[in-house]
Amino acid sequence: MENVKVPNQGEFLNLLVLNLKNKTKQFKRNSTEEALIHLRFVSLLALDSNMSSLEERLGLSNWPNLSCIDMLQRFSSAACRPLPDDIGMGNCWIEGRSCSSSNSCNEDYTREAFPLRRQNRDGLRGDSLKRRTLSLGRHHRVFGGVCDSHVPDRHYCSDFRENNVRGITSELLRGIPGYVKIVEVGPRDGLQNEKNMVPTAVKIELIHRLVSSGLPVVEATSFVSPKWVPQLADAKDVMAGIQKMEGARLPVLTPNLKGFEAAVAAGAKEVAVFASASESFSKSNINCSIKESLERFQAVVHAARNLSIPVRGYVSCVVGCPVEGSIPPSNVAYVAKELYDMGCFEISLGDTIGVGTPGSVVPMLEAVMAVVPVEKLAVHFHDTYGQSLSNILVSLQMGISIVDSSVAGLGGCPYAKGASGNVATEDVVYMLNGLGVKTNVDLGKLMSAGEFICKHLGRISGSKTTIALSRITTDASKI
Ligand SMILES: CC(C)(COP(=O)([O-])OP(=O)([O-])OC[C@H]1O[C@@H](n2cnc3c(N)ncnc32)[C@H](O)[C@@H]1OP(=O)([O-])[O-])[C@@H](O)C(=O)NCCC(=O)NCCSC(=O)C[C@@](C)(O)CC(=O)[O-]
Repeated sequence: MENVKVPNQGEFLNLLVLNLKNKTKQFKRNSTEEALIHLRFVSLLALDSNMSSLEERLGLSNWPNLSCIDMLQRFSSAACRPLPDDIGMGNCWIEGRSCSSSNSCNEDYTREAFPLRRQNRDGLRGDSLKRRTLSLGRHHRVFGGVCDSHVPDRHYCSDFRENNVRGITSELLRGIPGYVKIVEVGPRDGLQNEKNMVPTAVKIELIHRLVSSGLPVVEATSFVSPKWVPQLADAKDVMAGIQKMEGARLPVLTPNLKGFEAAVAAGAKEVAVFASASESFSKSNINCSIKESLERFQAVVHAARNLSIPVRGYVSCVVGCPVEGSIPPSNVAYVAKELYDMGCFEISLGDTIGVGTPGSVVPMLEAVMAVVPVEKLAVHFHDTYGQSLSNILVSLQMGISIVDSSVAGLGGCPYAKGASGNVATEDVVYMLNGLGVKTNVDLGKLMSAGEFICKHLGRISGSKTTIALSRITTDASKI
């Protein structure tokens, strides 16, 4: 459509109707509903703007693209609701977080404590496309076509790309690293939460298969109290079975000096300590306060340094705690910095109960990145609300290059009620492959490791990729 000047309101309305008719013809399904949505969109844009060019003003060349972006954002027509300040034509908004939920939505932390983030968002204001594509939730209002649940006419997408979004791909993918180190936690985080004891030989075989798939780090087991975590009471035997394995680092969890000494005696060459950003979770998980835990870890790090053993540090409950609800990013930053300063070579940030969304993960990462170098940070998401991949994606966009995950989505913490498994490693590898990010992991071999453990546990894989690819005959490693 050509650019047209709008001389008066009557002509403007005529043009709206004309445009509506044209668009209605294009809709293949549900034309009345979509036409009404379109009319709302067009009208709102027109009223909202004081530009004289109708083409620009109404975004007539743009709005089918909005449908493309809508597909990306996965809005549904159910997201259309009238607002109290609706001017009579209806608005739509992205369903954001409810501030009553346990994930972080505290204005104090997300707005005031992190001006950088606000600045970033404000910086996007002049560019509606960027705003729409990058916006991270919180009742963020958008107009009209976003409610379309399908794309009426795909050819507009390419028009749009040519005219208006040149460079958006590189902009969105700019921060994403070329290589991501995946830390496989299935044999430890995955199996610690199993009701039934998994035989030691099965654990060893699982670790062997995971290492063979190319994973650079496979967390093998924990040297914790067998009274607390009986599932991993065979840590010493697991270590004996993996001593000759090469090609991957095989760290173990050690909550205190006793655990560290046992791990070293069993042949561990790398360990991890695990703190929490939530006082309540620290007490329920390791039976001590955050302060006491840091003192214990200091002793572990000191002993490890004498033996040149690298120590990884975990921070649990980085966005939400099963007891305390949302966790302030500043608490996470504090614990992460303490661990880093005491000598942990890497800090893994765990959304233990999987309540985070990009809206809470981004401010948390921003706070931690202010005190710990980004290249030293890993993210560790549980997939309770299905948010892990989106959380990983924003983490990558922020420069994180280490991702924890669990084969077949096994996992959960026995002391975090309601927590589900970690994000499935297969799904992470599939997404990273799609982004052109190197992992050196063979997806086919990884899936077969997942199938092996799932068969043993008598359940289907928690990996969507595995389920999808098992339906087709394509060689998964080529995807
Ligand atoms: C930390 C403790 C040991 C304190 O447990 P405690 O009961 O407070 O310890 P204690 O010092 O009072 O000792 C009590 C008994 O435990 C023994 N003990 C003491 N330490 C050890 C040890 N290392 N290994 C074996 N035994 C140990 C100790 O010798 C003594 O034995 P007793 O004299 O009664 O026979 C206990 O609370 C514990 O084992 N907790 C483990 C909890 C756990 O493993 N949670 C899951 C891992 S964390 C997680 O999943 C989160 C993460 C990392 O994945 C990231 C995320 O998702 O957020």
